[in-house]
Amino acid sequence: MTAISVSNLSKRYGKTRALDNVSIDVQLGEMVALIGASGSGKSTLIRHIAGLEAGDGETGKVVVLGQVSQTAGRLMRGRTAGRVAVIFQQFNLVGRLSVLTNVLIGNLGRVPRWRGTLGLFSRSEKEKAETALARVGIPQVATQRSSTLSGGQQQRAAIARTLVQEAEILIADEPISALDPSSARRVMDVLATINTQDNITVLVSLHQVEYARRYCKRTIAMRDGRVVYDGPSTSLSNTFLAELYGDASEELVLPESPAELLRALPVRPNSHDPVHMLA
Ligand SMILES: Nc1ncnc2c1ncn2[C@@H]1O[C@H](COP(=O)(O)OP(=O)(O)OP(=O)(O)O)[C@@H](O)[C@H]1O
Repeated sequence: MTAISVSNLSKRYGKTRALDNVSIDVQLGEMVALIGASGSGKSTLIRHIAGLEAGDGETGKVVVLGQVSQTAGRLMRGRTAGRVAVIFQQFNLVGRLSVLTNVLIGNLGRVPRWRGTLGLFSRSEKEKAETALARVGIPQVATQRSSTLSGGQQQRAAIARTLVQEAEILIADEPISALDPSSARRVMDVLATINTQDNITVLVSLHQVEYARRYCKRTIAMRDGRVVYDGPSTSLSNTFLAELYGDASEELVLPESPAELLRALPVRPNSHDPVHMLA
């Protein structure tokens, strides 16, 4: 089954064409990078796939896990509730609550609402959340307030919540753009591991193409609301990017020296490496 299917989707904000007849398909089990310079439409596409916004016109359609989530500018909410998780660059966690409670919130679709709202989770639910935190490499922060976590830890806690939620698709909108290279690598390692070990389909938007090349077999590149490349990440040479983006390509290529780059991007763990070894 196709995990995500977007066809002929367009969206304007005033005079800005944020999405211009976008069509993409992501298959179950894939880990796909969405790259593009600032303003190219990545976040807008993600919001549409996540069912947070409806496109314009009569032609656009989004199908997620076989369910139509929008068609012809009309949203059909709730059809894939719980099966798709979205994490953003920021604002994924409730800062005043403990990390464990934030992860347990992933269970809310499953436990009675009154129990969830009162924070009454069972021992086994708590154990599941603790296991998820261990899998993303941050078991030690379970009792901390979420507001005290580093940016990378916050992203990993949000991924742990996705595991508890048992989501089948994870869409991550620039999860590493505010992080230093080593934290960015840890977050990307965790995404790669949940993709290979848990078979969670991952669509991740990234500013920098190195991470796409390193972690995702396939990259979709956007420019001015259009898909300008969809294919193997290995074909995205810097020369090709320069042709595709002109001056804006500088934004997509890491500025570090080759030595720093090598340090930032060590060999990706194979699918048998337990994630908790990555902390
Ligand atoms: N709610 C909105 N109202 C008006 N314009 C918007 C809105 N959302 C997005 N846009 C515009 O649509 C275009 C695409 O924006 P989008 O945020 O999708 O780009 P992006 O590729 O995610 O950029 P970045 O990498 O900077 O996050 C931009 O020109 C942006 O200013």
